[in-house]
Amino acid sequence: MNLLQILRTVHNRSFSTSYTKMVRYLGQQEAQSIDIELFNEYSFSVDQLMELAGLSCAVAIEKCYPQSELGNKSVMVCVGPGNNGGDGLVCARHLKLFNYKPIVYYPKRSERQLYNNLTKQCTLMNIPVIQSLPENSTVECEFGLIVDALFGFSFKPPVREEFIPIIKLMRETKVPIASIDIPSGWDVETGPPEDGIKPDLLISLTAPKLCAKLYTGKYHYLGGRFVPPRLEEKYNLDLPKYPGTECCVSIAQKQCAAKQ
Ligand SMILES: NC(=O)C1=CN([C@@H]2O[C@H](COP(=O)(O)OP(=O)(O)OC[C@H]3O[C@@H](n4cnc5c(N)ncnc54)[C@H](O)[C@@H]3O)[C@@H](O)[C@H]2O)[C@@H](O)CC1
Ligand SMILES: [K+]
Repeated sequence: MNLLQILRTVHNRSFSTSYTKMVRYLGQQEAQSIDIELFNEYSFSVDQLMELAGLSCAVAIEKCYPQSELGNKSVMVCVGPGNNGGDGLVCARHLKLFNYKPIVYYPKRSERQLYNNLTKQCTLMNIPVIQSLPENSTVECEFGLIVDALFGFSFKPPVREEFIPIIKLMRETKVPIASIDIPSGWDVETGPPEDGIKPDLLISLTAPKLCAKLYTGKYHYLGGRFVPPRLEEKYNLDLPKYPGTECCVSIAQKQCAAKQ
């Protein structure tokens, strides 16, 4: 770890001390219930929430891996078939606006209009969208960060055949990984399989899920600042106070004591 990284880690920890309460971890069913309630009861649309979620991921990434530190290296954004993948497409677009060089790896494209739109927006912003997986050696050479947007809270293990190569690559690479909501391949509640990926940054959305208790990476952020107070109260989320107008907040592992 270089001096800059040490300072950033210390900063993140002290920052979270001032702003973090006891966050509650959600089980899979509960995360899905909150999701449904946001859409049905509060009438949010998927793309509204996805935009805020993806933006908060890009901002958290910028805090932990500033573009200047990646130099000429690109960011590989791995996009899955569901809404977690949608967050990844939005994140890629915002990273580009933040002057990163994102490349989207999107092996199984959805035909839904929302995803076509998000993909088109990336393409029109000169973000390459590729379907075949680069070699591990190419990834090590060309990428300074991998964004894992393959699976979120609806994932059911084990990983299906077609995604095994990308999970294997993420497990073996030395390139740091930023996972959106759930480290892909982890059980949402019980956490990593024996050979699970080990992200350096986890950006939990809405509220951390139970698997995050077993997360031991460098940085843990909470994003998705869209939860209406009445919903927060109903589910006793005890969300940390987001500082000022920030769309994400650092949460320290030890302060996320389970309160179920
Ligand atoms: N209200 C919320 O909480 C919000 C959630 N959002 C995102 O939405 C995510 C949840 O999205 P979804 O419910 O669409 O689901 P996911 O994106 O978690 O995954 C569903 C997709 O993964 C596939 N899949 C599941 N298990 C698999 C396996 N073992 N192997 C291979 N493929 C598998 C499914 O077939 C489906 O296509 C969250 O984690 C978060 O990232 C955000 O977009 C916005 C707001
Ligand atoms: K993920």
